Order: sequence, then C-alpha cells, then structure tokens
Amino acid sequence: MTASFPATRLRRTRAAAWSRAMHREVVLSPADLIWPLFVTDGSGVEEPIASLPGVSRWSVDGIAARAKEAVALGIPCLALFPNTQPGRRSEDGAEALNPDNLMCRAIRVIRDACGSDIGVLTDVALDPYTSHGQDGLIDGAGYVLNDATVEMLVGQSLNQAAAGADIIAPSDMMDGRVGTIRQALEGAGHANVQIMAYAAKYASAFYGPFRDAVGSGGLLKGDKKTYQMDPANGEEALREVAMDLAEGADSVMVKPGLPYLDIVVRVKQRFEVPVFAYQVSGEYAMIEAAAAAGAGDRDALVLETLTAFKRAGCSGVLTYHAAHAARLLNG
Ligand SMILES: NCC(=O)CCC(=O)O
Ligand SMILES: [Mg+2]
Repeated sequence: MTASFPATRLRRTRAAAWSRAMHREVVLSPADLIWPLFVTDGSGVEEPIASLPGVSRWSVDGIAARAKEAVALGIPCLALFPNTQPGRRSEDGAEALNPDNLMCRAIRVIRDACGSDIGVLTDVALDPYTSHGQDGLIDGAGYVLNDATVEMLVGQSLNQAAAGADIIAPSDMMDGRVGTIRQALEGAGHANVQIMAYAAKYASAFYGPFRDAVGSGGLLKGDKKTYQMDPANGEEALREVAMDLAEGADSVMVKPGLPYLDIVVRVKQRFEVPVFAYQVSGEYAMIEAAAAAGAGDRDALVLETLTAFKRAGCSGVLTYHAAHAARLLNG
C-alpha cells in the first residue's frame, strides 16, 4: 500500500471532532477497568496510604460501599488485597488458609451487597500473610521454595473459592501453580471459578507503594528476583504465558503495565487469548506526582495511559484510577 501527498493527507480525518470520533480505533469504557482495593481490620475505617495519594485501605463495610460504587460506575470487577495485621503474619503465611481472614470476609460482604452484579478477583500469593514479606515459604537461606509454596497456594485458592471468589489470580510466579490450582478447583466443585494468571510478572521497582499498602514493605529483606522475571526478558514471558495457558489459565496478565506494553503486544499476537495488564502502584504514583507537580493534566494522563493499554491489545486493566477513570468516562 502506498500513500503519497497530496492525494493522501492524514490530517483530513483529524480535522473535526466528529471525524476523530468516527476514526478512533479503540474506545476505553468502564467495562475495561478492574479496581484493586485494600482491605483492613475494624469497622468504619478508612486509612489513606501516604505513598498512594488518593488510595485508602477500607474496613469490610467500606469495601461493600466501594463495591456498590463500582457497580453504579459500570466497573465489572474488583481485585482484593488484605493488609494483614502483624500479629496474624507468620513464617508460613498460614493466615492465608483461615476461612475468616480479611480476604474471605471482604468477599462475603461484597457478595451480600452486590450479589452477582460484580466479579471478585482474589490475589493468590503469601506476601500479605508472611512475616518476611516473601510470596512463598522460605528455606534457611531465605530461598523461596517452589513446590511447598504451591501446596499452600492451592489451600489459599480453595479458601477463597469457598468464600465466593470468581477469579483466582495467582501472583506468586511459582512454576506449576496454575495447573495444580485448576485441578484442585475442579475437584472441589469450583469448575466455573476462573484463573487469571499473573503470567509475566517482573521483578520491578514499581511495586513500592503497594508493599506499603499491604504492610509487607518494611518486612521484606532482599528482593524477589529468584521468582519474578528479569525486566530484560521478553521471550521468557512468552514461555511463561504458554505454560500458564497449557495448565488451564482462562486469561493472562502482564505486570507492571506501561513499561511492558511490548510484552502485551507480543502475548496478544502470539496466543490470541484475553490479556490483562496491571498498571501498578508505582505507575499510579508517578501520574499523581506529575499532576501534583504541575507537569501534566491528571485526567488526561489517566485516560491516555489507560487507552494505551487498549490499543496494545488488553481486554482490561487493573488500575487504582479505576473509579476516577470511570467517572470521567461516564461524563
Ligand atoms: N500482587 C499484586 C501486586 O503485587 C501489585 C503491585 C503494585 O500495584 O505495585
Ligand atoms: Mg510461570
């Protein structure tokens, strides 16, 4: 296809708003957004998170209110993360298996408040429950053990499914966990509970504010590089995705988001499956810091970045800006 000037003037279709609307290739809607929420103990509690301005931890009653707000805004799904109090954290993260832990209580209040009007996606990994802040069980040298951790993750997944989770989202990056969890869900009568695999999760410097939010930041010694991916690797992400799909993942996630849109594109083109991206806490904080410093218009930055995920091929985006973006989109 050749295009030559002046027969072709690409500015023609951009000249009027109606024409720009007509030629727009992707359209962002509230249905593209998944809203991550942080759950904390107590009732009537809202705790602002200093490193995530505008984001709070909510006690379960507040979570129910956020769920109703999400339904009203047209947001189809919430993602839950617990801020487990220090006394309930342990070396093995056993609180993850407690049927009355924060996560399970939050799932139940959302179900009571909204029925099946909203999906509940639950994080599977041990970092919100361990005293050392790692996502799994560690040996004497601090190495995160794969197969023993997977056993815990299966228990955690069944616990969440029993409480009413709709989508189990393992974010731990252990090998083989998707298949083992899938098999356990089938065996326990949860055939329709989905798995969204954090398939390509990178060992990123963009997770700092999240660790403050779930209270694991100060506990974590070292890093997560023996299980999360090296930011330099793209081919390896395709292998991760291939394995998770073969093991039964219904959808896959790339995380962080914007710095890894090339991975989203490669995954989408190679596998033609639903791909989600997580615009993580550090990305949120950068946008907020830019807006606060007068370096950019907040609303425009939010909508532009979220639209970029759609253009790259995402079915949806996990973003702390979900409610704000939905309000903007709903006009
Ligand atoms: N498993 C969920 C996360 O690690 C979220 C990271 C972030 O928002 O920075
Ligand atoms: Mg993997």
